Amino acid sequence: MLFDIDIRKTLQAGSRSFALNLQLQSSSQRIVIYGPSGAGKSLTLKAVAGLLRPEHGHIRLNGRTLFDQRAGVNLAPQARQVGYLFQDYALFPHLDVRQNIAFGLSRGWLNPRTGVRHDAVEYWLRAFGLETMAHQLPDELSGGQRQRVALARAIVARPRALLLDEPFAALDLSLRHTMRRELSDLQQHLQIPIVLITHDPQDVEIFGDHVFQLRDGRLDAQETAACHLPASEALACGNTTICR
Ligand SMILES: Nc1ncnc2c1ncn2[C@@H]1O[C@H](COP(=O)(O)OP(=O)(O)OP(=O)(O)O)[C@@H](O)[C@H]1O
Repeated sequence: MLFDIDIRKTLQAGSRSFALNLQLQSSSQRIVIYGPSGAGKSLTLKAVAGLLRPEHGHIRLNGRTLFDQRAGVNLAPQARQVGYLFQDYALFPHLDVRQNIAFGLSRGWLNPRTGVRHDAVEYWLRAFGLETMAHQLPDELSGGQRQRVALARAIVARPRALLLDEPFAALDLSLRHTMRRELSDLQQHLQIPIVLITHDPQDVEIFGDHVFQLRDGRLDAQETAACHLPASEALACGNTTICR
């Protein structure tokens, strides 16, 4: 099993509380978590990345335990070897492109120095056509360039999986189309498992080999079958549908 997630977590903000209660198992390399705003999609990714500690349950990635409440396992985010592309990219505004990408290789929180050289960083600068702007700051880049920098930072350390939080939401329509294709090609080339969260049905169509519909912190048994193939070509499997 590539992804084996069974977590419970309750969050409180003033008088409001939100309960995440999620069981997600999949052997697919392209998973989409789809659902309305506030459904718990980002919280799910944060739990996998180690940025949110569940109260109960476990998270396993390709047989490796990242979190297990009963066994007392809770790997630190950097030890999880999971790349995370944040919704707003979360680039460091005071670091240039090369330093931002190099940050993905850092073990601690020290900023990579200006002009830092590392083969993997240079490789991704070239691969994403960012060489000529390696010394520029994020606010001197276009939306698509910013997204490439964030993606390069997320994959430079060769993670075991890539988590993408609405990766195309900040892009205009034509750029969205181009970046979707680039990400799809990249995933196929690297054969890296991805979990992508989105509101956009087109993302579901392109990346949703296995689609999970989330609502109010739970998988929605009624609507998880977001597969766009005819029923005859889709395999119903519990409360999910696998597109073939
Ligand atoms: N730190 C927190 N403390 C309390 N409640 C939180 C916290 N973070 C998120 N929540 C609540 O948890 C719920 C789910 O949040 P989450 O960010 O996972 O939603 P989402 O499905 O990713 O939404 P969107 O599509 O709008 O990004 C929301 O109701 C949110 O207000």
